[in-house]
Amino acid sequence: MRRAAATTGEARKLETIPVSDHDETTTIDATKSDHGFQADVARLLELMTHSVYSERDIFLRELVSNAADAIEKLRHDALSDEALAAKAAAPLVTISIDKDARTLTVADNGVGMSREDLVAALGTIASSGTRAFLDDLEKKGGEKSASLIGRFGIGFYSAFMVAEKVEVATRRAGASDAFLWTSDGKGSFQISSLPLADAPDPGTRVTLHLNAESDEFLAPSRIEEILREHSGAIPIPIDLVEAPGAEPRRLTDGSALWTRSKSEITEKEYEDFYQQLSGQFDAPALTVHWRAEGRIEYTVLAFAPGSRPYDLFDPARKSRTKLYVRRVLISREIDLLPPWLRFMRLVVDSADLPLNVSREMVQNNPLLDAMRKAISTRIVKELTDLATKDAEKFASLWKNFGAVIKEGLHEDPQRRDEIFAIARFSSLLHPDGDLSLKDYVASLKPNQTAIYYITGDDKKRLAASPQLEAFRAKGVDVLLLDEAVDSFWVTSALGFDGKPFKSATQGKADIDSIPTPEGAAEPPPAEATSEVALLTAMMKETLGEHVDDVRVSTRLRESAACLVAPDHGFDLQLARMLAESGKGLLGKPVLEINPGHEVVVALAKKSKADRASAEDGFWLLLDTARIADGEAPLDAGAFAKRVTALLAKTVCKTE
Ligand SMILES: Nc1ncnc2c1ncn2[C@@H]1O[C@H](COP(=O)(O)OP(=O)(O)OP(=O)(O)O)[C@@H](O)[C@H]1O
Repeated sequence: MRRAAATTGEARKLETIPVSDHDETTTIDATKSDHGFQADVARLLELMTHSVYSERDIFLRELVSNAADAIEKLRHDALSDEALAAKAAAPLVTISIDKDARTLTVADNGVGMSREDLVAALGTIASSGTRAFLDDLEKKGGEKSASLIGRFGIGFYSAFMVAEKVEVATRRAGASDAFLWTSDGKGSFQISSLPLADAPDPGTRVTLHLNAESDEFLAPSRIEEILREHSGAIPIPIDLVEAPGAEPRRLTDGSALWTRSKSEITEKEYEDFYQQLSGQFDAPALTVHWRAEGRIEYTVLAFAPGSRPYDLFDPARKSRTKLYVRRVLISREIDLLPPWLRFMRLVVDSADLPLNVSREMVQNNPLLDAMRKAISTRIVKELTDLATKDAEKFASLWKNFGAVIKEGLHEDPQRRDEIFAIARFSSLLHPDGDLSLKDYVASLKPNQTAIYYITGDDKKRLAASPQLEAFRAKGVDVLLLDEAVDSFWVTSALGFDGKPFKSATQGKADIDSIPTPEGAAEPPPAEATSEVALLTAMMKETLGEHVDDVRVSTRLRESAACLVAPDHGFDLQLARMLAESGKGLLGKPVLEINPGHEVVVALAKKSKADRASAEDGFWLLLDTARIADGEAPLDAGAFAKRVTALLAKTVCKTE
């Protein structure tokens, strides 16, 4: 792709050349070019300009954060380019107000942008955050836009919430040309060359021509208030120029928060920093700040967010740590933590990594590997401390991130015991989700040798499962595992505190030796009658294609039948999940019938006398057991006919 020649001022030859693959109609006049916004940007701008959002002041946070990013990029580039070192020596963001012109300007002496950068960065949406925001918005409908805007870093385009026109004057570090990007946010933007004398050297100056509703942003006190609230933790100094020609006033000195001593930092400062780092507006659930000394020295400032980040379940499962080497940002998204700690937001600053380390080398550096391990260990320790010292706070953290942390049970066997120590569960007897395994084991019933669980996707349905009737009657607790990850770790974890995990829906229930408390529902007869034994054989013959076996149950009390997994192989829920994702064949379940249930007793009698007429009952028992498990009947039409026939008999009988 050809670049437009550097130009300065008066009219020159018209040249028409494409500048961008995403917009084939885009053309450049060597002085000025007109570009249509990418469709996603147009969607976003439409939203911005029509937003009646009360927290419009986030636009300033976004612009200041872009300015700081640009400065950090220049600092990084200067490491390998001496010519840039002088330009990067005095980083500064300057905010200027011109009341008469009704403009607010955010200027930085960062890396700046070339013409191509401008087209790509300020005409399209590159950031996954912004795209996720739009997708979410589309899913949830426009009326929710206000609250959603608050949740996402919406970037540069948020300027159009307060401005009727935006100008970006910019010069890329090391370049000998400069450009002016202009737009009123209504579908297109223009780029023209800018005389070098009018451009930052290098850097970017974003000028907002404020709209009629945005007078408040012409008041220095308001700007100062917003900056203190949102940008106090930016590691770059920020000046405010209250009026044209006024002396700049320093608002923040840009000293990196993590380099200061813990005792000097207020909770509010930590919170501001966290918000800046995470792009979230909540308060962190956990803040950990430490300095590691010894073979490798580094400082870590780590936060567990107060709510779920939008990309928590992104398939890439990457953690995003900002890595500094002696305060120079080396990587903003280094994957430093295991996937199951990816929800943590971290800044790591090390004096021991080489400054000129490339981002790729960073991924394979042995020092960094040691740091990775030590940092994970410390974070797990802090999570454990929180779980012991502040159960309520930990409960909310677990609610947000427990499903992610539990991935570690399957993937990181070495940390399994540590994760078990903090894991919290819902169970039959603790539906609120605050049960620890330690407490489960402490309240085992006499003769109970296993930790029982049931997996599925709906906690309420799990709690009401017929398979748990005997457990309920005997007061034996069962973990209700309703997250996809649960089906996996229960198969790989050997147990906790010497007690194996055992599915309550697989194999024969082995809780017969656990005593039934007085007044509990009667257990079914220990020995099935010969009629019931014959029934199971007949049922197996009729239903054989769909069941592995039909047998007499000891786990049922009120229900007539239920499905369980055969003794060997996968539990039903995991088998279903594997089959759905094409990774396995769904095996046949075992149908258990309750020999004490009146329907089973009657059916046993009937089938002996007239098997053909009893067969509808066999199918109904199987289908109702499937329904109780959240599955559809085998043949919905046949099921409906059988139920209607049954209903007809009952209704006719009562009339
Ligand atoms: N002051 C600036 N200096 C240099 N480049 C900038 C500046 N402001 C914006 N940009 C460029 O424009 C791009 C888009 O900015 P925008 O704020 O919309 O998104 P982002 O910062 O990449 O992501 P997000 O704000 O969603 O975290 C940036 O990635 C950067 O390349």
